[in-house]
Amino acid sequence: KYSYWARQNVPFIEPQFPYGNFKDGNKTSIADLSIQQYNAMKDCGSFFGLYFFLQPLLMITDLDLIKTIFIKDFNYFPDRGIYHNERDEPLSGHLFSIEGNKWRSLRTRLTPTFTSGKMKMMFPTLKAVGDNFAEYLTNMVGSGAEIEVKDGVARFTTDVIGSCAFGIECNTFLEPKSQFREFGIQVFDDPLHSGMVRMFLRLFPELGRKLRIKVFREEAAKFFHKLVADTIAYRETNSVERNDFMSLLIAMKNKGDLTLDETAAQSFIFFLAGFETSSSNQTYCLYELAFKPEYQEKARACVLKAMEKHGGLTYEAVNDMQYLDQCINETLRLYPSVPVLERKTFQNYRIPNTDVIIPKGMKVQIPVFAIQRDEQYYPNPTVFNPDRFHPDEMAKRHMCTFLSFGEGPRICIGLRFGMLQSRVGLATVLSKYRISPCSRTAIPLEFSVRSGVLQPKEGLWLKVEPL
Ligand code: HEM
Repeated sequence: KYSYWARQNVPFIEPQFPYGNFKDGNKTSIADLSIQQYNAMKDCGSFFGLYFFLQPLLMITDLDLIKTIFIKDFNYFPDRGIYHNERDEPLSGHLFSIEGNKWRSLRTRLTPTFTSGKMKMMFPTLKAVGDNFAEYLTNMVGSGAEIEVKDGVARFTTDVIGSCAFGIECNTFLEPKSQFREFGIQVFDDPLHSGMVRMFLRLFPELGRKLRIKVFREEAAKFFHKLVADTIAYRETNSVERNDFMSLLIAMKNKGDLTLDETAAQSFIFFLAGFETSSSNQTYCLYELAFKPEYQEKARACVLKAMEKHGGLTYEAVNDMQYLDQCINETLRLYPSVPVLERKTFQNYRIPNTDVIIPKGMKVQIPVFAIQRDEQYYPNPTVFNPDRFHPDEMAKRHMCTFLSFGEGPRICIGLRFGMLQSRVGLATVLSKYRISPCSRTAIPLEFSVRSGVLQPKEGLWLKVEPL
């Protein structure tokens, strides 16, 4: 098995039985592991071979080839190959995991849910949660205090997504132990399966489905499914209209475009995909700005100027904060939520200008974290510098040097909403408070090894003072 890449004449990293190149997978985060692999091999050509246990996979390092895989030859790489089991667990049949024509059709139907018009419509909900966040900070901070910002920001994003995706007012600032938040945290921090079972499902998804293995804990799945069913029933009985994802999904269900199970699965993925990503982005951004007072002042000045121009924290104001967007993008560069993107090959694919064929079913990996920290593209790559995302600087770089939202037809569908959420959360903090490191601030930041997304290992403490 381990002679596969040598036989294909493809450079590879020497594997170790039985882990292949993922021996340290339970001690090292995916981000750190991928950057070690990338740095060891990036000068060996446009791609190199790896083994996940006994399974060969290919890591792509050349930006043009990455672009081809994501966009031009998308038909060869339409799926992620993530384990899901719709028959036994309808909640796992969401947009992120489903494949083929089913994905294509659902993506087309869901895309109108995320237009800028729809974002504007949902803005008042975001703003109201932002106001709760500001009030919470005022109570917590007083005349200055050390606070765990990851927790505060997570409450903000939970409430936003809870409200927009499920239509429930789960004020977690007042009720931190709400079931909604507990189950949300559980899905990320306390997955149903051990690392061994997750490895098995990754290697043998068909067998996993035959054995009827599910992805989520029974009680969490039941909770979210019931929540959606109850919300739909309540809204239909009481003719409730709200400006949120849920009402858009209900309208699709009533047109016959979605079943109840599919509606529940989509609101569930909006919650999962929208809560952790945006919350980590804001946390990391505050962390970086705490260490860089000059950038913090510039970001604050940009926020206050836009608020003054547009009469407060309005939709127009948050869309007129270019420097804040630069800070958000620079944070996404340093801390992409998904450090390695994957695609599964749908049919045999000959890599352009080579004799190498990627066989049907093999996975290719795109090392987003490593590319975004490669000094060839970003000089002094570990230094936070929002000027890199000035439009003039961005225009000079290859489009695949920034892949924090993915690329091509499977790019993040919630990009606009994620950005909006980060802008509102950060503008709320920066417009009222000054942040700085304190004795409990982790230096350097370490990443969780348990999570598939790039989460800080521990809580993140910062000193927060009113302006
Ligand atoms: C800062 C915030 C966010 C980041 C960094 C982020 C990142 C990503 C990434 C990297 C992907 C994979 C793209 C690929 O494979 O090419 C993705 C997919 C996805 N995201 Fe996001 N996301 C964010 C916010 C959101 C929000 C707010 C929602 C929903 C409300 C959302 C829903 C989804 C869905 C449904 C997919 C799967 C799309 C598909 O396969 O068609 N994301 N996201």
